[in-house]
Amino acid sequence: MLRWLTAGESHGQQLTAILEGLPAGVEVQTTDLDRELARRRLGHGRGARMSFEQDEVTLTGGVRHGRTQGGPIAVQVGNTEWPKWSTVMSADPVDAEVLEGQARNAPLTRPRPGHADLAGMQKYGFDDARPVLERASARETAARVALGAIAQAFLRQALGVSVVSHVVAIGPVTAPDGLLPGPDDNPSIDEDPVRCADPATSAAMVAEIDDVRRGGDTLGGVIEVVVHGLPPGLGSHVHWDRRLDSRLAGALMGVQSVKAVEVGDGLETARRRGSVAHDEIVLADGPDGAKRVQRLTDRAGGIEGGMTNGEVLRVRAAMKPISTVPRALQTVDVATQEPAVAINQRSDACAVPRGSVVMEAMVALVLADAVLEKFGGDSVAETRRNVRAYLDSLPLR
Ligand SMILES: Cc1cc2nc3c(=O)[nH]c(=O)nc-3n(C[C@H](O)[C@H](O)[C@H](O)COP(=O)(O)O)c2cc1C
Ligand SMILES: C=C(O[C@@H]1CC(C(=O)O)=C[C@@H](OP(=O)(O)O)[C@H]1O)C(=O)O
Repeated sequence: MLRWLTAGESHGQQLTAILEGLPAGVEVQTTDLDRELARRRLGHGRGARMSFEQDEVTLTGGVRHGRTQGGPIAVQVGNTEWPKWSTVMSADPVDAEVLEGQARNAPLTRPRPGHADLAGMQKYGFDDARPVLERASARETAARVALGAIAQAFLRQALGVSVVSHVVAIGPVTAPDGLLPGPDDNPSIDEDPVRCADPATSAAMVAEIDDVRRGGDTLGGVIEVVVHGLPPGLGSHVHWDRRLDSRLAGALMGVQSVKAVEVGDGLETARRRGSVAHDEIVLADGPDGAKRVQRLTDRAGGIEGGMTNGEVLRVRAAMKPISTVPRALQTVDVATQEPAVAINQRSDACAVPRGSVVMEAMVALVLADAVLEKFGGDSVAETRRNVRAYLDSLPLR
């Protein structure tokens, strides 16, 4: 079983993440985490904070000389903005006079519709949204991406699996159907300002973001994560919480702002007739001349009965528009109990391109867990042997 946790606040000193249960021998270095974290900062529509703040990654446990040791892996993602926030976010008590002199400490009493502010204040008994937004903020996704980079290294080294993603919609601008990034396409997709695999759609997405930003508004969109190289049989049909589709949906819905998840053709499949909704199974000649099974299509997105079926896995996550809307929305000031406009400080206009890197991380963590559940292994070499033995034992593979 792979377990993981994150801790830390948006303007806190650092984020902390722990990944427990990964085998020994996975090759991973700080630069692998740096690379993924840098990808999470890119994209047209990102806010000012993404350009001036840096993620300072330190692997503080579980990795020695570039290889995992089998123990819990600990990661710190330091926040370079911390010196400006060290008083306001201090863990230890601070004198009232010192705090009063800090503009950043002024209570935030105008909760944003769409953010966690109001429900969080009510639930936890705060009269200031600060303690809620500090943890609700998607800053926390930096910690997930750091762990996702380690999970991706394991998947690549144990099974040759590659996790890629692309943006398929921003607001009303939608990419044509049928785009399917290959296993090595992430670097070229990263070159695109909105991580869209279709240049014409990308240009329209950029124009839409610019238009929305000029109007003081924000945008959401849809991301597709594509995974190549998975064996059949990850997850299970036997119980709801062992289904891989259920676990992927939970993980993606667990990312701030995600409002819907689709597996394969998802909603479109529900509108089709059965004869054109499923993926017919045929016999084909394998590279060694032996017969093997093959699907004519991949409408299911690589999952049937809650298990991988050996085809390319495709899952989509829909992000709602950013809730800090510059053309601020109506709210109530909880201090004065008067109508007001919501907090509308700096913010991303559209976080979908960088959100795609977060979705990859979540998918990688779920898949790494499912791989370890099926194949086990205290070292990555053992996992690899177990995978090979299973694949060799499959009829028609
Ligand atoms: C990568 C990423 C970046 C985000 N950036 C912002 C932002 O700059 N401003 C903002 O108000 N919300 C931002 N959000 C969205 C909020 O975190 C989200 O609206 C909030 O957590 C409430 O969403 P929920 O109802 O799905 O939990 C971002 C989300 C993600 C995934
Ligand atoms: C800091 C990050 O994202 C933040 C996520 C976020 C939110 O409300 O979710 C709001 C913004 O922060 P601030 O309100 O301080 O400008 C984003 O910059 C990050 O992704 O590293």
